Amino acid sequence: MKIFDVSRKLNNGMPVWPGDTAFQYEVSWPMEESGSVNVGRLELSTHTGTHVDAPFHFDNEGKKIIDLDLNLYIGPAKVIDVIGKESIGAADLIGVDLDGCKRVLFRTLAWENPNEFPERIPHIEPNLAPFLGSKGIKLIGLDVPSVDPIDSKELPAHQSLNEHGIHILESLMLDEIEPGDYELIALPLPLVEGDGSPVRAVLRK
Ligand SMILES: Nc1ccccc1C(=O)C[C@H](N)C(=O)O
Ligand SMILES: [Zn+2]
Ligand SMILES: [Zn+2]
Repeated sequence: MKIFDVSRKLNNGMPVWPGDTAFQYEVSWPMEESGSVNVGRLELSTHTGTHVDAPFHFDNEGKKIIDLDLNLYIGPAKVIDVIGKESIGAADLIGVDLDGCKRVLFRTLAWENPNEFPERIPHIEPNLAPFLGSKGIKLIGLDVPSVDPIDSKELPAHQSLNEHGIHILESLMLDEIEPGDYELIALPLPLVEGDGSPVRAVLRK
């Protein structure tokens, strides 16, 4: 079966949220020292690369990663083109058949240079979460690092998606993906205290 990797690569020097922990991998216990194996050590933010947000990220009372239903992150997903838009709202979904669809992935292509953190990204309009919620959508994914503007402090889109029962998958890599219907698999790590978790996100045709 054809499988598309829609995850951003994790490597030293990769772009991270401004001011957040830099990603670092090192072989901390090399074969010469351990006598048998190379063992690595990771330092990273929970919002590194392609990742999911737990509601606890923006709500002290919200669910943590371990509490999230894994069914959210496995199953049919629709990739929708919203290229060149300033923002994404209900109007962008006119004519899109969302019947029976629980997961939508927006392909903005707004993150132009994958080696640098984007300065401007399209954001989610206030009417999107109520609209998607009324259609039964449970997961929204995007190819940019946030559903709110980068400098937002109130995070209104995070809050309103959460209020409508919609979970968030950020920083996908959808450059090579044709719009249409796929199966998504993007499981978070079993982080008991997690506010977010990197995922290996794939699409299958
Ligand atoms: N890592 C951060 C550090 C400071 C302020 C925001 C973030 C974020 O991660 C926000 C983004 N909307 C996110 O959920 O990934
Ligand atoms: Zn995040
Ligand atoms: Zn977020």
